[in-house]
Amino acid sequence: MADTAATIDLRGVTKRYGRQRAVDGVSLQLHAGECAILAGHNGAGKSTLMKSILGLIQPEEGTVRVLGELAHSKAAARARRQLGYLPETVALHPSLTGSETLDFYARLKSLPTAGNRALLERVGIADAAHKRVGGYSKGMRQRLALAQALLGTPRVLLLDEPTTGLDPASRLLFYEIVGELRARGAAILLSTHALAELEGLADRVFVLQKGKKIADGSLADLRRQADLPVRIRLTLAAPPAGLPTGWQHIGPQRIELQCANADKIDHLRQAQDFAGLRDIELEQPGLDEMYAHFLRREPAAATRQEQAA
Ligand SMILES: Nc1ncnc2c1ncn2[C@@H]1O[C@H](COP(=O)(O)OP(=O)(O)OP(=O)(O)O)[C@@H](O)[C@H]1O
Repeated sequence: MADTAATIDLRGVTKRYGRQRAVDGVSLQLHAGECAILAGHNGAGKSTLMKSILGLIQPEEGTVRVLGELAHSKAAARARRQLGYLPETVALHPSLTGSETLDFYARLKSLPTAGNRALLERVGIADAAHKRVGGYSKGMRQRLALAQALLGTPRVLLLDEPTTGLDPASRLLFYEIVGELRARGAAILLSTHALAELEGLADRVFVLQKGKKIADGSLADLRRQADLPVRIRLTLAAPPAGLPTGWQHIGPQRIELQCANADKIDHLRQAQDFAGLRDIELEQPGLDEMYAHFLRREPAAATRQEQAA
């Protein structure tokens, strides 16, 4: 059954290229106001999944609904107007100016062009609005491409590796804009390899491996599922004479303990008994570590299934 409340709703989607399953039986739901990361190695199926949401490719199996409509149906035409897409490779015409480019895309979407100047200002390229795109830097082209995706304040945003090759200032601006759209209620699906940067922005994470979804949840859910050790680090006034079991030196006055998440409160209490305690740091596993964990886990599970068969 379709989740009628979901803005993006995929059920059992499979897309094949020849014998290869680029997307393999994927179900996922994304709701208004949620920002989700789509993670996976090169060739995992991220772009194919996005193209199926856009209705650009039709899966052999399963259903894709966007804003309640089947993605490749005629009825989805109206829904598509409320959808912004930033492709992995941005092809902009070099002889058009930034302003002309944006006007062109606005007309394609049957949108007024009145707000385009403000949009160019928001992405920080208003000064170059009347310069030809052929003379833009990679970052400026990416900002213009983002402006194109933001036309008409979309309810669904699909961003395919949007920050690749951007400098830190452009990345920050980018994340700020994505945060604003999320706050306005857009559903955002963002494929990226820069996982650590998005920890503060992502409500959900989907991990794809060889076309299959191998993890799906909030950061807290994935942290619980992965159950990776947390690190407790202490800074002491002087090097300790001896260390209790499990603790190790990581500097002259710094020591570390790795422990299960469930035991951390007990260890934090004990840590307060160290003589000359100056500082306590608690480091939770990051998204990069969790991603690596889920990918490591899968081949093992596949081998077990093969052995059992
Ligand atoms: N048009 C196509 N024809 C044949 N095979 C394709 C086509 N598009 C994608 N594939 C294959 O499907 C698989 C998934 O590709 P896809 O581009 O979706 O991966 P991705 O996760 O987006 O990768 P990347 O991170 O490198 O962009 C790959 O093995 C790719 O070679």
